[in-house]
Amino acid sequence: MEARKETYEFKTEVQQMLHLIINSLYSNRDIFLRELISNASDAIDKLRFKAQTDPELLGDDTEFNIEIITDPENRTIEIADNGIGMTRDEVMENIGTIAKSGTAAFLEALEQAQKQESLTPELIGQFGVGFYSAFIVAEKVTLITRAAGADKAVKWESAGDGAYTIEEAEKPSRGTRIILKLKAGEEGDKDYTQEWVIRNIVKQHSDFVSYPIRMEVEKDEPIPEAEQEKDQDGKPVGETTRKVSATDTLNSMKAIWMQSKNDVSEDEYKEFYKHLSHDWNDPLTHIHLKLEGITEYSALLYIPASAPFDLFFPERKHGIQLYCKRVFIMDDCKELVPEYLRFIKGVVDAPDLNLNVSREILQQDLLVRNIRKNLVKKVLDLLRGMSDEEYEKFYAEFGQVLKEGFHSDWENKDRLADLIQYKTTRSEDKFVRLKDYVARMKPGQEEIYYITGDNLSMLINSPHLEALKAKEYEVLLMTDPVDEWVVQSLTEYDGKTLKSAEKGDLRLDDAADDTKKEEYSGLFEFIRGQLEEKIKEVKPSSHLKDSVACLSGDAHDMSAYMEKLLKSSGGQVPQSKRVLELNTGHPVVGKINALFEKDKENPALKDYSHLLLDMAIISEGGKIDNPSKFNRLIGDLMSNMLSE
Ligand SMILES: Nc1ncnc2c1ncn2[C@@H]1O[C@H](COP(=O)(O)OP(=O)(O)OP(=O)(O)O)[C@@H](O)[C@H]1O
Repeated sequence: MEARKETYEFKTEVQQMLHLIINSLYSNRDIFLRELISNASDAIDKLRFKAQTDPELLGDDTEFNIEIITDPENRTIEIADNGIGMTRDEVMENIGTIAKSGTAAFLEALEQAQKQESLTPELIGQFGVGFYSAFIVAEKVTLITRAAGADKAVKWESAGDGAYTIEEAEKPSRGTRIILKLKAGEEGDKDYTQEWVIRNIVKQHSDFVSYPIRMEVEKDEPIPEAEQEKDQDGKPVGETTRKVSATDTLNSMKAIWMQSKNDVSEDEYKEFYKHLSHDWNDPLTHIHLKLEGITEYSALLYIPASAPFDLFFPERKHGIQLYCKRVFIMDDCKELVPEYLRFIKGVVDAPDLNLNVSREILQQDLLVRNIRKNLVKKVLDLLRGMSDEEYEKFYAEFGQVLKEGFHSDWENKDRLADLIQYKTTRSEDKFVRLKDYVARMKPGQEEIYYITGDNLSMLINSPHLEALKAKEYEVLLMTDPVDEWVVQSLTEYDGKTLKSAEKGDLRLDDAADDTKKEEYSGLFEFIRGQLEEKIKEVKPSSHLKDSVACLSGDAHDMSAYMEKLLKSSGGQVPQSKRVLELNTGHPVVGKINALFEKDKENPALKDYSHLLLDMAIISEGGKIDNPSKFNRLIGDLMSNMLSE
């Protein structure tokens, strides 16, 4: 490694981040300490995990701790740990850049919010500012770190002004020291070099960190008898105690997940969540479980109040930490909750787990599989038991993710079905759960109707729903891409079939459909011939009441929305022809039929065939092949009508 001091520019996203932090988090300054302590605790966790397979890494430095050292004269505060440390490359990667995908888009949104003066600490806190929060209080940050197993240390330094330096350094043992040169501060600001200030912040935000957070403090010590000054009567003169310096542990290290619910306060639950999640906001709710018996475990799980910006990025971390009898085993434990519950944060402590368990065997571990099964059930029950108000909040943030469960968790399909909700044609912008839908089905209605698409107002006005609306049958309006997968696996609820309002025959009026089919068979065959490339069938519509035409598919065909989704994701979409449905109750269809019966060669019939198809495409928000021809034909028709 080079001994030289090198200067680097921060990546743009780091500069943006620092700018946002420094300018918007001044009134939340205290949290810098929580963030740095959390990082220190994570670094020790990582080392312990690695040491399970490589015990040499620990050497004789086996007493893990986090140290806080203040220097009021020089106005510095240092947070030091004997965790995993970082190599030079790791420092460059972790501290000079923000590696999370989606960062640029998120920061852009934050900047916009700042311009509109709507940037709240909650918004930026959602991103997890972590290490960079040091710059809220510091005018200069120095990081000296030595990776476990390495013999050289690295020093990183920055004044948060766009650049940082990096050079080789001395450090006698493994771990990381972060030294903050505090800003001058304003009148009345807290002084972070004062013992009581640090004590209070640690107590409030980091009490349950599982390693001792130590600080040199001044204590009163009784002066030994022999050293005391005494008067003639043997009574002490002056002070009987003196100030001495001693190391004190500031946190209680309570593993709150192992405690009984009654012994944990609401505030403690909230603070523990913030420590775990690096989220600044309070969680929406939590669940604290203790299961005894064959599958024994304790768990403290949280549902965040808002979705993290990277919820849909595949490489994002899961939020569950695994412990065994209070000993940290691993974080990011994907095996304990399925993908569709990836928003959950928390701790699971399984006392019977093999301490040397690796990620690879975790998946097959029967105990882990049982815990997972049980946790899923508990979480879904928690969701079901939420008040309507709380559930609305949850659903707005995580409903989309929850629905992914239909695809992957066959076993809990029924539980999930009780949790999904949709706006409907009759719900006036409110969400309706399936059980409420079923409860208010009309007499004679046997199926649950739904329609999928990306636009609520277009769906609600879709011509496909006209016949259903006339019968006052409610239709679920599904606007999430994931809903296409929901309806593929959820084919039934409470004994009622889920039926697409867009595809297949609705069979609302069977007898009438059959007589119309015969009456119009000649014309429909003619139109099919004209539109052969696009249409596989022309038939009397079971969907339409007021409109003239719409497109539909057979019950097993792909929906128009699914086709659109696949196309937009670049997938290969098999060319499927649609069915053109015509409203035989509409006068225009009757008139075209009369024209056809009179003169099958009439050239207008060809134009009308194309026009009918274009009208159907437009009504579902699609693009027609030849808009200028459509324009001309409509123009001709209008002019004929106006000249009559
Ligand atoms: N004390 C430390 N010891 C070792 N590595 C550290 C330490 N502090 C930070 N790091 C490394 O720097 C990375 C970035 O830290 P930062 O606090 O910015 O984000 P994070 O902790 O990964 O995420 P977030 O705070 O958003 O949850 C960490 O992931 C870790 O790899």
